Amino acid sequence: MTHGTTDERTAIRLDRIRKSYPGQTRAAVEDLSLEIPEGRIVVFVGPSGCGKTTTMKLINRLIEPTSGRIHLDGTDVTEMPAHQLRRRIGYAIQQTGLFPHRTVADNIATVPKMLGWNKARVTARVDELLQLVGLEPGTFRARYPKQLSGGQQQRVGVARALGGDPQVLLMDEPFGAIDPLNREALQNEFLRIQSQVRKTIVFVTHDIDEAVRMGDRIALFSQGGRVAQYDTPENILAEPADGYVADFIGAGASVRRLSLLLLGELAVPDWPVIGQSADDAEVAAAAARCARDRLLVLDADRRPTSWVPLFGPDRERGEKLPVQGSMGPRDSLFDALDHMLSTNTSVVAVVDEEGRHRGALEMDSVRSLINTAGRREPSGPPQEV
Ligand SMILES: Nc1ncnc2c1ncn2[C@@H]1O[C@H](COP(=O)(O)OP(=O)(O)OP(=O)(O)O)[C@@H](O)[C@H]1O
Repeated sequence: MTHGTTDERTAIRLDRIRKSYPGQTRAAVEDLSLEIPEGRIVVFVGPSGCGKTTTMKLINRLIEPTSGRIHLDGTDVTEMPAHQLRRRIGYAIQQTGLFPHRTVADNIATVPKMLGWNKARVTARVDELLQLVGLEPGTFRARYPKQLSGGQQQRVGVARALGGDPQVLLMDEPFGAIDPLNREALQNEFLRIQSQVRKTIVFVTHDIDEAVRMGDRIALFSQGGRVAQYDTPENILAEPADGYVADFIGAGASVRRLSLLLLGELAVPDWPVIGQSADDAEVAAAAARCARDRLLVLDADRRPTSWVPLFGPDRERGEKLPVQGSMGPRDSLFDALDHMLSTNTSVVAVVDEEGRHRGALEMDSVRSLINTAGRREPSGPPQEV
């Protein structure tokens, strides 16, 4: 079965690929057919030894398939000289693989120099890439890898992989050695870069959270390079294809799914509001019409400022309660829940891109949004941050 995509252009097509290493009783990749869409991030995820790295190395022919064909942009590249192919494909790996005795600039310049670019063009490209990955060229150009933090080295690794402006970027556990906090920052940074460069990216990880965060699409591998499910993160979490996938994504799947449900894409319930200058009579009239335990106060620009409690001790004290931060369109249901729990409030205001009132969420409405959020089609827009 080909694990394909719907209406997108296919950048890479693996056609019945098999790879047996010498002396292996079972092939590392038995019979894999897979289409990778252009300009998206496809994440290979799965347990150790299931053939993720082998598949990735087959794409840029660091290793040769035992049988099967590989197509890049519709052209069969299985017989193309490997060095020619690799210029079109950037490669970034864990531990960065930077040359220790070369400066940051020299490392990033590797492919541009190989391509025969002149000095001025190479220098301009190095600086452009350093800027792109958030490293100030003046500070970092002349440093050596050991003079950088792990995260900075990883950024240089990404910059180097992008050096010759390849169509395709292969990334093998690029953030594997980074601590969780910096790792999340690097992931976000990388998604920001991708929203600018729009490369076709194959990203290997064994971490399902990283796969969900990074992937436009996830290929979940099982032993022998089999793809157990190839789908959007949303669909894999919501509808695992079988018991193997369900086990791999584990018990945290519903929580992970929450983080994919963005408020901007959901129907947020309205909430009764009053203006900032409302007097007691207006508040009383609004309260009489209101089935909630509080009214939301908006300023003249319709931005939420505070809550007026209608019941309980807060009401008796006659105090307004501060809004304590509202949720925007790019916040997720997970963020909304987290906010409620960490601020110990039962309701959170939701605003639009400009910070204006959209509605509000309570636990009950979060629950019903989770239940009604349907499947999303795999052909959704590329992930942006
Ligand atoms: N050079 C090699 N020679 C022989 N066997 C190999 C070689 N490289 C990988 N293998 C075997 O092929 C299988 C697939 O390995 P591969 O590295 O592709 O898995 P992986 O999914 O990337 O694993 P991990 O997450 O541990 O990196 C494993 O059984 C591995 O032992």
